[in-house]
Amino acid sequence: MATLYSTHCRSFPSSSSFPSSSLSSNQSAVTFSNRFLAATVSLKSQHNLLQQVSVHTQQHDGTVGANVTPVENNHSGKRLRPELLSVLSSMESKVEDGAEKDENECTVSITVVGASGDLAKKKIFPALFALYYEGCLPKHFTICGYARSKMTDAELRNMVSKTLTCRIDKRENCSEKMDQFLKRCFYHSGQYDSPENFAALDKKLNEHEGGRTSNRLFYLSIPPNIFVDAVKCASLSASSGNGGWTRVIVEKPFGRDSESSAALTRSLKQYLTEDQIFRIDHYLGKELVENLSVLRFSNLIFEPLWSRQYIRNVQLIFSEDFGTEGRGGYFDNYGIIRDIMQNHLLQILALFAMETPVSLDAEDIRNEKVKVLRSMRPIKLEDVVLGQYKNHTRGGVAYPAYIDDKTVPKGSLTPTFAAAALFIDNARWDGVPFLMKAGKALHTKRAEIRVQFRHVPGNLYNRNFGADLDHATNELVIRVQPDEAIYLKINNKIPGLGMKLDRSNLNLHYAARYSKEIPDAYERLLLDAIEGERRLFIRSDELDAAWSLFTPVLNEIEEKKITPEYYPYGSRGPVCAHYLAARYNVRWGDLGLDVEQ
Ligand SMILES: NC(=O)C1=CN([C@@H]2O[C@H](COP(=O)(O)OP(=O)(O)OC[C@H]3O[C@@H](n4cnc5c(N)ncnc54)[C@H](OP(=O)(O)O)[C@@H]3O)[C@@H](O)[C@H]2O)C=CC1
Ligand SMILES: O=C1O[C@H](COP(=O)(O)O)[C@@H](O)[C@H](O)[C@H]1O
Repeated sequence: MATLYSTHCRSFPSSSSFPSSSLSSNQSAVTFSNRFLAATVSLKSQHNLLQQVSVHTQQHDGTVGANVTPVENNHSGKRLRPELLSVLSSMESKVEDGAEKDENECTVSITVVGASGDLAKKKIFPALFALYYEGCLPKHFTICGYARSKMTDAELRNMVSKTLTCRIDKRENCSEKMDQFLKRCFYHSGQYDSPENFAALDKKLNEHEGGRTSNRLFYLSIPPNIFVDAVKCASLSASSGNGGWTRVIVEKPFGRDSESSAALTRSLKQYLTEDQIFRIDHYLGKELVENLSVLRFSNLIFEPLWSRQYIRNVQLIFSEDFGTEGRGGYFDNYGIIRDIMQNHLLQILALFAMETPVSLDAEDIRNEKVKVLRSMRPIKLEDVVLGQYKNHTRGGVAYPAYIDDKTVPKGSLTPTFAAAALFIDNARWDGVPFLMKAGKALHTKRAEIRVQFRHVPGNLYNRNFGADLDHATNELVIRVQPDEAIYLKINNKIPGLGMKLDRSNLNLHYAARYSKEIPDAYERLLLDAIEGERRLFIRSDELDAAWSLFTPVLNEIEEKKITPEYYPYGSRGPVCAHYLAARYNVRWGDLGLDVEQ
């Protein structure tokens, strides 16, 4: 039995839920119902084919160690993806029965492994509730918390209820919905390395699933040293046993360098196929990161400018106005480069700089991301600035130093700030500096992409700006958070009889433009994992490429015990970051007076 979910909350089905490879590229932008029809027509024409093909739907995406047939050929000689086969076979059953029987015959069980922890409480349960509230979860679903802590179902519900919120724009029936949601949440206590405990979980899930085809999603919200134990037990003792899929969402960190990341991947692949592993980078689930490709590829005005010909530099900036605060134990083993740059900022860079993918299919997009990552020049130590926050008193309030965190070893050199210059050695980006900057305990909380364009050659209006040409160039700012916005700085005549120019913003301010609240990144990603959409998850070769880029410089930093520049808590970070930018003739865009507040 194939498993297809129409989740009612997306007008665009996921690319892997529908056979995009059977549609032409302009068809891929049609509405849900059109795509459904197109797929159904395609289904009828391929009906005979389906009868000949041996479709192991469950193995393609599910049971561990099953005999997988990765792709099949259709009569036109074109390779048919497994997802296509599963969707077609699902649709076939719908056409024959004339009914949406999947909804009643299938169920999804989501097990949050590490349910007692910070991330589960802060992000995962609230995101699951938001999906439920929006009607995005399938009709039959069960949510199960799993951890070592002893808790009853009622205690889990009580814990979870404290962090659930309703959408600001839709408060009606909130408490009723919460009650309904909480009734679907259960708890099971067990060790992460106990096959018996996972077998007991399996039994409990079976009871809730009531004999339906079970699809199982495990969210590993636990420290990385127990990932493999949990995956082993989940896959061997609690994966779907009756034809549904089994998927595992893995949280970062995915290792701490090329070697440990490859070892983790190898270990996970002892129990799971690559298709079952959903490596999450929650920045990919953020609305404006998701919009990056829309901006580039659906507006004629941007893509032609998207190259070294017109772009002078690109800046990827992350800052937080708080320190490690209790997470120092984890953080000290990783540092800001691994915590933010190697994943979140690099992922944004890859989406920003990749070539146009063949389609919106997950593999096409991830292929392009891998290509651009592999075109990047190894990072040189002299192109990296490191910082660590020190204590600072402001307005009578004393802010601690990083090393004041009790979970941080004394004398730690771990950077809480880093800036780096990266380069992509391909035809599009040759010579364009991509500057990254990430830091904790800075003056503001912000994540943004800044694209600074070149000067207008022979600009007639240069003198109207005075000497500083930096003030005459266009800059596109994509503010990922907070207060999402996209704005373009342009030069404009100040109204009046004279000829004076100033810089103004063409501003798409999300709060003003859209009344709908922006979903949290975890909502999008959880829904994608349920739907089998892999576009926003990291493939293992992407991960390898990302680590290859950073591992040599990380090793060098650690071998040479580079001392970071100490910056006061709440400041703008190390001064050396400006020297780094200046070396490439760049001025950080977030420092000027014209930063939009
Ligand atoms: N918190 C955050 O904001 C973010 C977290 N992450 C990642 O998500 C995952 C979960 O994070 P978070 O919730 O903060 O983690 P926690 O430290 O809160 O751990 C989650 C649960 O795992 C169990 N646990 C903790 N330490 C151990 C241990 N040494 N051995 C066995 N079990 C342990 C505990 O449950 P019990 O004792 O009940 O078994 C705990 O409640 C991690 O991989 C983290 O790196 C990623 C991004 C942000
Ligand atoms: O992955 C991480 O992200 C958070 C920042 O996420 P955001 O969505 O709140 O911007 C960061 O604080 C944490 O150190 C890091 O592990």
